[in-house]
Amino acid sequence: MSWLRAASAGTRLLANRSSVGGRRGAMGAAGSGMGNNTSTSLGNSATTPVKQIQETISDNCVVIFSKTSCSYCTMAKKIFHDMNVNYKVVELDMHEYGNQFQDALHKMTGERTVPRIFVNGTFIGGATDTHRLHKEGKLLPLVHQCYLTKSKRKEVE
Ligand SMILES: N[C@@H](CCC(=O)N[C@@H](CS)C(=O)NCC(=O)O)C(=O)O
Ligand code: FES
Repeated sequence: MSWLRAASAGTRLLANRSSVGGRRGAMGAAGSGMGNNTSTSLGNSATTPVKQIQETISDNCVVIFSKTSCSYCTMAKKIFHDMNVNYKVVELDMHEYGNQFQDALHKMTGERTVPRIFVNGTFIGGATDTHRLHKEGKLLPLVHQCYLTKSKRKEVE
């Protein structure tokens, strides 16, 4: 679990609350619980890597599968950091089963490269794709959608 906690150290809270029309706090509350979630079973060999990845991407609005040595990955993290968006990082090169996770990501996304980035449970691409989405103004809405859905789900619970 320690690798995961360390990887989450870069997570931040969504601060751009004004853009959700007065629903102050709703997104912050959802955000604080989600990006810092370290209870994912990634690394638990009892279940398949694909299932563990699916669980991680459904528990966290933004997940970056990364390698510590990769500057493309650093660039992707910076995009979310600069937007004040909480994200979860899985550093594959620090993980015992990193290779298996990379194989699983290959199966799920069609490429084995890093970074592999998921927003709201959906694969959005690598670093250049994410950068393009951000430049087109499409990235933050995807993140907002996730937090709004999650906070609505919380209200019904
Ligand atoms: N255009 C891709 C480039 C991805 C890429 O080429 N990643 C390299 C590292 S920068 C990679 O994954 N190499 C294989 C590996 O590390 O296993 C992106 O922006 O994500
Ligand atoms: S930028 Fe070189 S490994 Fe990603």
